[in-house]
Amino acid sequence: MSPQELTEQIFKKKSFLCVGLDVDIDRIPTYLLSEDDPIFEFNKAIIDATHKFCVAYKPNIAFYEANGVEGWQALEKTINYLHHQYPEIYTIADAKRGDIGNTSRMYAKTFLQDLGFDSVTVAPYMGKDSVEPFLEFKNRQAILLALTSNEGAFDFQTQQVNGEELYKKVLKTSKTWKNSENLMYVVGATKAEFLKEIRQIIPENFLLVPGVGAQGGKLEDVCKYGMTKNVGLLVNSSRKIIYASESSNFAEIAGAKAEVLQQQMAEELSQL
Ligand SMILES: O=c1ccn([C@@H]2O[C@H](COP(=O)(O)O)[C@@H](O)[C@H]2O)c(=O)[nH]1
Repeated sequence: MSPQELTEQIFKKKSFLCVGLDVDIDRIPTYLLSEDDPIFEFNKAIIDATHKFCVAYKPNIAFYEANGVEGWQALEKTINYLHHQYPEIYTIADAKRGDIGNTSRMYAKTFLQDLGFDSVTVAPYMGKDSVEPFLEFKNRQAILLALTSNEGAFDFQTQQVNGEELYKKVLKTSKTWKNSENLMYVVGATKAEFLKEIRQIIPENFLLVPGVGAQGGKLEDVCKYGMTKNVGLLVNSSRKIIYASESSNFAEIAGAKAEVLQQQMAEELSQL
């Protein structure tokens, strides 16, 4: 999907919500464990209940890999279900990959071609030749970690390197890479006060913003400093939505949680 098409979906649904599918087998309702594929059944129920209120889903690949072959099969079934039932939805493989060029090429093939995700998260630490293989696909994006939501972001990302914070160097340097129009960036909602300066460097690019909800980030602050005239935001919430209830109506409750966020987003969009 192109950024323009994603923007159209955002205005149509009055939402820039991304629902995170971080499915921990120990946290899903126990009655699902007797199903052939509990992870997929959980995802299917969550997707059916929340799709009206969001424009994107973000399976975090760690939660699938942790279940071996069965986890990977659940991931494949989930992305195929989204492609067939809800083709208008934007999909993000939160895999945080990046390696020497020929290895990155394999990661890019797996997520952007074979599984057909719209985008994949990528770590910038290994530089240009580790990221460019992800940028070669038409209407697919690499979402580069810029300023992450965790406390450890202050260990390296905000440290000064030759008079400038490292995350700013990541933003500026990545703009010079081949096919950089296919870049989006991760900025944590817990770092909303940094968004003003980030927008001076990348005024147009989409930002994936995790950290609203369970990590304490505030939607209002993200919008105040990070929203552009074309919105330019995908705000993710995972645990607060998908684990809102452990009862048999977990999906309905997840839908209600997603709707609350969607309503707040509609309010923010009305002020554009
Ligand atoms: O800086 C980052 C980058 C990625 N994440 C991921 O987003 C979700 C957040 O989940 P919540 O339950 O809404 O806190 C999760 O998959 C993280 O791995 C992030 O939080 N921060």
